[in-house]
Amino acid sequence: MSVIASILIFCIVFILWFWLRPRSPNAPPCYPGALPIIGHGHQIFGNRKHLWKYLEKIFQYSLEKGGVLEVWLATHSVYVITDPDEILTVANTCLNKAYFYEFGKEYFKNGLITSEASIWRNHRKLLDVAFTQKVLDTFVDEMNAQTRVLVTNLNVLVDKGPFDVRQYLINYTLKIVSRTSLGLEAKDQTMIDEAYADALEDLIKVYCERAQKVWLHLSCIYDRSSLRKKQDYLLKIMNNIIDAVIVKRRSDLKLNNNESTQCDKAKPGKFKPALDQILQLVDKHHVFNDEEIPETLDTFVAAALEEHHVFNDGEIREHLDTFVAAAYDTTSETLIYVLLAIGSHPEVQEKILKEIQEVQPNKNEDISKYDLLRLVYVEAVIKEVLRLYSPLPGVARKIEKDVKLKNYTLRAGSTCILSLYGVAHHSMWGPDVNEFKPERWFDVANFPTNPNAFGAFGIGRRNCIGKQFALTLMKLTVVYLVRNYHISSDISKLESEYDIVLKAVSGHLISITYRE
Ligand code: HEM
Repeated sequence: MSVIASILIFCIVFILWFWLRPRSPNAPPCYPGALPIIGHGHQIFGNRKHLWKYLEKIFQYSLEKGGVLEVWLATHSVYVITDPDEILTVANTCLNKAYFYEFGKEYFKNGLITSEASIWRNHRKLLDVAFTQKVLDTFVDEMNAQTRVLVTNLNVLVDKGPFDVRQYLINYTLKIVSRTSLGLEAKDQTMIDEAYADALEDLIKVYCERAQKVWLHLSCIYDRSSLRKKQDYLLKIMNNIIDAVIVKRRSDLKLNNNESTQCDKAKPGKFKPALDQILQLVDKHHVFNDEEIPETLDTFVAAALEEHHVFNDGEIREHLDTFVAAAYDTTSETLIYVLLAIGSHPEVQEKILKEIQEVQPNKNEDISKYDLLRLVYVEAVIKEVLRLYSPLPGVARKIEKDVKLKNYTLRAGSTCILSLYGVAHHSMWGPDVNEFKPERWFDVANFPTNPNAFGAFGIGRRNCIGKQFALTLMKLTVVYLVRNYHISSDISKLESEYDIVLKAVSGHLISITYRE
């Protein structure tokens, strides 16, 4: 009895000390409403719509308070930063991700999103070479082909009134990403479209639910929960699919004497999927070992050999899983916001059409890599959507050593949310910050001078590796959809929910009719 009483007294004294101790003069302002023991934990309960509304409020409050704010998850301190310069400082000094990325580590392991900084540095250098403009240019024909398929699929919905466009865009982006990453052939695609995509979507929901239920952050409780059982079941489905793809691709490459079937240099327009590049890298390393690297080797392979590192099978899967997961949801959700925005702004749609007709007057022609460079208004529209609707509104880092900012010090052992939404809604964008105005991207006199003003793809060294891939794909999609259809929508009815990626709940508010 006396032991229990002592523990109780100790807890009460600790809590009183914790809540009554004077705050450091270098601590940033605290968000209102914290309670003893649980901090702000009670405020995040609710569905994912509530979660987004709550995050939006915190980001706004941080903006009002000058760009740095503190909230408490129980006794754990979480800083919320909306100032672009302070974000850059944290992003480049704290390269390790926040503890809740660990939730996704069972699946993505050392893929770029979840890897420790020490592993990330080498792998990122190696993989960057697979995302150069030169490599991306080889994907443009495949993207054109798949975008034509999207238009064919959407034709049945013409004149049928508002429909939910999400599944069409998910299948479309997933197909392009898995073709260019995994080299999947059409006949194998259905397992990705159906089993993998469904499992991945459910898995992300599992991670969100765990993030929201603070007690499930403790592994000892989570490991005994039904959510953990669900996670294991989904991981098994997804691992089996990707492992089978790698085994098949490796044997196809061997049969073709190590020449990628998607890539035949004599035939323009063919491409080499990332998986083939990585498998060949492993194979060529085996052949050449550490001897001098022949000049004819691909840059990707050569870069890896110079680094004296090749990926093992596990790492290959982790990187591919990460590419697919990081790419399809972000890109398809951004496209939904693009359609909602241009569907609600017919004048913007007309300007897009005019630009397309100037760049490529023949409606039946493919869009080339040169055309893409000239589609500057289309790019401004996409960037404005990324700014205003921030599909990835925040990323988070672990503060391992005290970090000095301009006015505050972030304490070691805490977590920091870098609010990309906050940067996009910062007053540097001007009094019309909350308006959809693609023209602002050409208004040199009033455009923010801060180099990190546009942070939708992340700020600092650990930014998005797929930025150009995503922009290319989204530009092509907008061209094909606008040259074929009048798109209408009503963005005033927009509601969003937070699933790590921000999702438009009203994905069904799009209608299309044919253009003359
Ligand atoms: C509109 C589409 C996209 C948006 C808004 C977006 C946004 C972002 C952001 C904000 C980050 C930083 C995440 C963090 O620090 O936790 C990131 C990282 C990443 N993204 Fe994207 N992304 C998009 C598309 C893509 C695509 C198409 C790919 C792959 C083909 C991709 C692959 C990745 C990877 C691998 C990382 C981790 C990079 C690293 O840590 O080195 N993303 N993305």
